[in-house]
Amino acid sequence: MSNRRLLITGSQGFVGRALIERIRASAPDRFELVDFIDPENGERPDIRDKAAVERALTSAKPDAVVHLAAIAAPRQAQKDPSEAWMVNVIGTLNIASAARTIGARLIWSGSSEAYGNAFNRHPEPVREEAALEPMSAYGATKSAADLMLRQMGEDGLQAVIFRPFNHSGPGQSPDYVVPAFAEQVARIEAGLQDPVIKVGNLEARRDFLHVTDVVDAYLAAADAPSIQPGATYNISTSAPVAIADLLNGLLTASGHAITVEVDPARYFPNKVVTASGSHDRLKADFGWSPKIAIGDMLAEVLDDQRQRIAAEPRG
Ligand SMILES: C[C@H]1O[C@H](OP(=O)(O)OP(=O)(O)OC[C@H]2O[C@@H](n3cnc4c(=O)[nH]c(N)nc43)[C@H](O)[C@@H]2O)[C@@H](O)[C@@H](O)C1=O
Repeated sequence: MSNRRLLITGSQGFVGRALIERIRASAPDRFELVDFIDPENGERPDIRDKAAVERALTSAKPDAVVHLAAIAAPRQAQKDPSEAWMVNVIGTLNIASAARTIGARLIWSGSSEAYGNAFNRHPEPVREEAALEPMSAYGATKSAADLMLRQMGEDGLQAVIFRPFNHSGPGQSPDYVVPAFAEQVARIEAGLQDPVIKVGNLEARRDFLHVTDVVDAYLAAADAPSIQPGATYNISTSAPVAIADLLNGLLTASGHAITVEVDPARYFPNKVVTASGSHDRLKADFGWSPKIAIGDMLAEVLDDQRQRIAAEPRG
């Protein structure tokens, strides 16, 4: 399908910016980006405000909405669960209801965190049929919104539900693990930090993707001639890596002699040791498979942090 009107919520966030960049670089003729703006005041709506969301979507008239706006950091959701439930569930309900009213397709970014304890029951990469058994506040909000959208798919909403696994890339905040490590490596290389890197729990094994592969899945669903309402897809590599391996990859890419130190402030016990997903369904329905190797992702994030640090004003 060509020239679909696409509205993105969370367009200023890490994934939103990567999505816009990807459209400009690879699919400028396939999509026309439309603004998410409340015509009453010219501002971007708070997605918790149902009336403002309705006004924005009704005036923008998108063919598809990619809904990325969320409380995305699990630790933030744990600190303020009420805000996380309001944004991730009620905010998603507001977007989904307005999308249904105007007949727009909804592409939603849920999370692999929704599986929770299901990972501990499945040694193999988890499939979409697995029960959602969230163990974090964040995972619970994503699990609840996932159920909600599948029900709304039975009720006329053209929804595609994604469960992306961990992803990183240039532009991600050092609140997340890959840029958290890469930023320190870049600071050490620049002589701004002693050659000691502070880390948290290195034992967890996670299915890591480059953000470009993730946004390609969203674009495939936005562009498809038709979708099955409520269809659910993992976005994953099926090849989990230990957080320790991500760290080693960055240290090898740097070549500097760096000592590793566990920082109790960064250390959180993991209820899920290995989280990995099957992407067979996404491959079968949209021809998607991950394209970017993890080593390339690490190198890009490290370069991004080096550039940021080189651009910092020095006093
Ligand atoms: C799927 C899920 O993915 C993301 O959530 P996350 O997994 O919490 O984020 P992350 O990639 O920062 O952590 C991965 C692992 O790395 C461990 N870890 C060790 N040392 C440090 C460390 O120094 N910093 C951080 N941040 N983590 C560390 C940490 O304990 C965790 O086990 C979001 O996109 C979320 O929106 C989402 O949906």
